[in-house]
This record gives sequence, structure tokens and C-alpha cells, in this order.
Amino acid sequence: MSEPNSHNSSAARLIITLSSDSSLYYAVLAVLVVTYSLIRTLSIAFKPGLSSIPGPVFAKFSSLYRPWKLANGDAPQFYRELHRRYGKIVRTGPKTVDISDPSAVATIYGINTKFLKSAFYDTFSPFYQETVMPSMFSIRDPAQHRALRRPVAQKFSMSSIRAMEPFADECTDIFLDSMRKMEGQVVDLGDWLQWYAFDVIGAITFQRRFGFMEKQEDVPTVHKWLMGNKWVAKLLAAQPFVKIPDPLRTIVKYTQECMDEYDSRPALEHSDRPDFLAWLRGEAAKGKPMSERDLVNHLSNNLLAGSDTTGISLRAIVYFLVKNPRAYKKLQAEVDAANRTGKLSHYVSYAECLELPYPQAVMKEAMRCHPGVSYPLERIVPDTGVKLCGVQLEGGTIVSVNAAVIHHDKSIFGEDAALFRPERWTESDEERVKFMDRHLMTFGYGSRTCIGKNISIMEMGKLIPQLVRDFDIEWASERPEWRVKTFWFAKQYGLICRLRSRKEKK
Ligand code: HEM
Repeated sequence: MSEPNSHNSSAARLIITLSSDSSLYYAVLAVLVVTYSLIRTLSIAFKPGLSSIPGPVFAKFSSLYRPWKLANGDAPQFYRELHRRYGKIVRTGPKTVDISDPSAVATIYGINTKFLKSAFYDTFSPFYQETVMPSMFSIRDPAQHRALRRPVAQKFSMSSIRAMEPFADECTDIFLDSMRKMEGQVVDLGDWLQWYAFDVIGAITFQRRFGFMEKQEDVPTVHKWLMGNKWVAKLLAAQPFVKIPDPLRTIVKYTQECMDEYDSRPALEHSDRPDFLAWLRGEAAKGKPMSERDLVNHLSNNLLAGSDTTGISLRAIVYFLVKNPRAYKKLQAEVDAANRTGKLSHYVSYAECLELPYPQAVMKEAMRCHPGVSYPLERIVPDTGVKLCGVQLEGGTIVSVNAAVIHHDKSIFGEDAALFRPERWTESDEERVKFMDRHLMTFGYGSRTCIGKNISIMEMGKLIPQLVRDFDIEWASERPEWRVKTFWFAKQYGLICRLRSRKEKK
């Protein structure tokens, strides 16, 4: 009986000493916290399963390894190099694993997958009326995702997309007119293609162009420090000194202005408009109402998810054509032949461009070589765990595949996987093309695949034939190459070209 009492009294004495001496109290607390963190870090670092996965030593101990390595914007090279050095499965953080194995793609991302998006996606959720508004893209819960996706799915169908073509055509006119005016000059075509993509998506979404092409001004982009860094974003937003432009906020605000403008006009003025806003208002009138918040959410998400991505892909297509004159000539010859035989309208239609096999192959190949999103698409292993690349991973582990890595896989795309060769899509046998298609991750994969894919294929498929029908484009930069900075989006800089009109050649 005496022992517990003596323990109790010495514990009590310790507490009294600690509480009477606050510096000692904090010192003990700090030692406890450090010891706990150390034990936790070591137990995660050497966890069975995870500890057998090869990778850089620092990655085992700290989740700062990736942000540190990715800060220079070289994500595609960084991940390719990791896989070249360590193999198909690489540990990139204490509980994070990157995979480059064709057989893992369907397991992680397939239609009925239980692998949900990781917390990384929270950074992409904008604020609406001061509360976080997860979008169809960023939302993680499957039931909430379905609830967001279902009411708009029809608007992304082929028939709806065809009705949107005039929006792209009006932007094409502005784009091609501007190119004619700048004929022979040195032009940053990268800027123009991005302005074009932003203006088309604005027109498709609310029948309002941003006017970037007319104003020739910079479009809002997500700052690299904010990308994937939820806490940095919060900290920067809270501090009063440096105001970093927040494109998420800008775009939500712009969306609300467009909605107000729509509502201020008589209903008759937009009764047969085929844009998203008019369609969603029409659905509400038919008895399928949508909350104001969801409306803002869908419309702003169109701009956030569909502008940079399409701009980057258009740049990639033009870049690979200009850098590969043989492919350029072949594509131009196919467009010219179709034009001569009356298969192309003044505004090349979506249906017409789908009938041009080589231009379609060029687009696909350019996006394979340069996927607009060249970051790992992170997912969380479900509670049941999973065996990937021969390693048992427990629930909660974050796994990912990066399109920029898997698109270079020689077992899928052949020995020349690193090269731009559109013929791999037109000359390979049917089985091989299907196999390559099954591992193409330009637009994501499976249950969370891009819903706007066909909108961008429509936009790009129409513009490229019109561009090469009217112009010869050549590289005019003093630098031999463009520069790419990847913070989720693989953005290119320095697509400096010169355009010459071909009217006389047609
Ligand atoms: C070339 C152009 C585009 C590319 C390369 C692209 C790429 C992607 C990728 C890779 C994902 C999957 C991301 C992930 O799994 O984490 C995605 C999802 C998504 N994209 Fe796109 N996208 C493009 C155009 C568009 C357009 C034009 C829109 C809308 C108008 C759009 C809307 C979306 C949405 C809403 C999602 C989330 C779908 C879901 O989770 O259900 N995208 N996109």
C-alpha cells in the first residue's frame, strides 16, 4: 500500500515543481513533443511494407521532400528520374508512393475504384461567401461528387458540345484576324493560344468572352507557392502586406458578375442560348432548380479546369508541329486535300475535324508528350489495403501515377516513347492502339476522368486545321527551346513564332 502512495506523492511533487517553474514546464513539454515526433517519424519511416519500397532517404522521414524537390517546376523530369533510378514503385514521402506500372493504373483509378482523391486537391477548392466550396474537380467524397456531377453531365454530351461550336468560331475569327495583322512579325503564340482558350471557355460558359485576345493582357494563374500548399495559401491570404493575386477568387467573382448580368436582362434575350449558364437556368425553369452556390461552383469550375489545360495543350500541338516540319507538312497536306475536296467548311466543324486522322493523331500525340497536368494524381489507398508492384500497402497510404511518367513507358508506347511520332496512332495495329489508349492519362482516368475532354477536343480539333490552312508557322525564338514550369499544370513559356499567310498557296 505504501508504494503507490509514494509514487503519487512524487508525481504530485513533480507537477507542483513544474507548474511553479514555467520554463522547466515548457522544457519538459518540448522534450516530450520532440520525443513523440521522433518516435512517430521513425515508426512511419520503418513501417513494414513501406520501408521495403526504394526511394530517396530523406523522403522516408519528411513530407517536405517533395515540395523541396518540386519547387523549381521540374516535376516531369524529377519523377521520371526517380523511376529510372528506383523502379516502378518509389517512396516519395513518409506515407506517399509514386507508381509507374501499367497494371496499377486501372486498380488505382478504374471506374469502381475505392481510392479517393487525397487532401492535395483541397487547395483547388475556391471560397464562396467565405466558406470553402469544393468543386466537381476537387471534391473528395464520392457521394458528394456524384451529386455535383449528375445534374450537369448532359451538358457535356456530344450533342450539347456541337451546339457550342459557334462560340469557338467567333473566337477563331478574332484569333485568325489578329494573326493576319501580325503576319511576318515575331509573335508569342503561347500567349495568344492561352487567350484564345480562356475566351472560348468564357463564351461557352456564359456567352461572355474575357476579351483577353482584344486586350492582349495576362490571364490570372495560380501562383506556384499556392499550388498544393493549403497552409501557405491560407497564411498568404491572411497577411496584410503582400497581396498575391488569387485566381480562384477572381474567377468566382467574375462568375457572379456574369450571372448578375444574365439575370438583369429580359428572359427572351437568352431563351435559346446554348451556353452553360442559360442551360442551367433553363433546367431550373423546367423544375430542376440548382442552388446559387452550385451554379457558381459549376460555372467557375469550367473556367478553372477548362482554360489553362486547353491553352497548354494547344501550345503543345503547335510546338511539336513547328519543331517537326515533316509532321507539319503531312498534317497540312491532309488538311489541304480535305479542303480541296470540299470536306472542310469555312469554320471547320467538330464533325469534320474528327474525320481527319492525322491531325487527330497529332493532337493526341502532342498531349501524350506534353500532358497539361504533369503532376501525380494522388489517391488514398482504401482501408482494405492493396498490393501494388508486389508490395502490400496499408490503408491511408497515398499512391499516384503521373501522366508525364507513364506516357514515357516503353512497354506501352514503344522504344521511341520519348519522341513525338503521331504515326504510332495511325500505323500501329488495332490492339496496340487500344492498349496505348488504355494507358493514356492526359485527361485523367476512370471514375474521375475529365468531363470536359470533348469540349477541348472540339476547340482544338477545329482551330488547328484552320490555323495551318491559313498559315505557315516557323520557330522565331532566339532560344532553341521553350521553357516549361510545372506546378500541377505544365505551363510553357517562349513559344515565339512567325506566321506567314498561305492564301496564295490554296
Ligand atoms: C486539354 C484540355 C484538358 C485537360 C488536359 C484536362 C485534364 C484533366 C485531368 C487530368 C483531370 C483529372 C484530374 C485528376 O484525376 O486529378 C480532369 C478532370 C476534370 N476536368 Fe479536365 N482537362 C481539360 C479540359 C477540361 C475542360 C474544357 C473542362 C470543362 C469545361 C474540364 C473540366 C474538368 C472537370 C470538371 C474535372 C473533374 C471531373 C470529375 O472529377 O468528375 N476539363 N481534367
